[in-house]
Amino acid sequence: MSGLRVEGLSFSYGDKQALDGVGFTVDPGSFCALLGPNGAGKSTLFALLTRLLTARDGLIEIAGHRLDKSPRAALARLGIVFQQSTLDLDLTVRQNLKYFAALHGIAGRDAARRIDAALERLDMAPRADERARTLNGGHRRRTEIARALLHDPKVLLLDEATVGLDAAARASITGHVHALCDEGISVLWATHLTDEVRSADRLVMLHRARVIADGTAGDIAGDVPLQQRFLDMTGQAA
Ligand SMILES: Nc1ncnc2c1ncn2[C@@H]1O[C@H](COP(=O)(O)OP(=O)(O)OP(=O)(O)O)[C@@H](O)[C@H]1O
Repeated sequence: MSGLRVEGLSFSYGDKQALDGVGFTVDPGSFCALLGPNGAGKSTLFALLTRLLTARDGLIEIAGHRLDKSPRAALARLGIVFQQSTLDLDLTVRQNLKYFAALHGIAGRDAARRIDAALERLDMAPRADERARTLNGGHRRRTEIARALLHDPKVLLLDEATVGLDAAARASITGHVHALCDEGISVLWATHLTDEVRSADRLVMLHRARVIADGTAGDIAGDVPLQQRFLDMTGQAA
């Protein structure tokens, strides 16, 4: 059973085809970078995976549940970190997580236990009682990732999760996210930054609505840096 399976997915905004027969799988416990230049179709793909949009053609399966046939079961196994922060800055870290847990019907001791465990996983336990407003960008992101884990998702989507962060914060977040994969979570990490992709990572490259490469980042890059290969393949080379 795959973590995430996408098959033959197409979507158009009127005449504009945003996705054209996109397919890939992310195995349980593996990290997959989704790399594409602006306009490649990443946001559209995420909107389809989270059911903000519905595709007429194609299949999405999350932890074995088809999104069209069993949306509740599929979405219950999906965690999401959106590009724009959605923390309440006036609440503490713990309160932000508690609120989200309540939205999922998780309360009381169960919520407290899950919140402690999620904060622990992201090394955010010492900041549990700080207001989100006082946190730096990296810690805010780690809070959002911890929050996305509360309902025990099998698949985690992160949309440009490190935008605006410095190199140290970015490295810390990519490290934490890889550790989540080691614990069995499947991760789809959308980015347009090649330096966030490790050579051993699985890489799906999206360009002009289609998958143009799917494999190990090191294999796709070959004998040139990934950035160079990406620019060559997307026709953006100087
Ligand atoms: N609401 C819309 N109406 C018409 N065209 C759209 C709409 N949203 C996106 N598009 C077009 O669909 C294509 C894919 O857009 P999408 O936002 O999914 O790409 P992206 O890879 O997420 O890019 P970015 O990183 O810039 O957000 C682009 O050509 C975009 O102009």
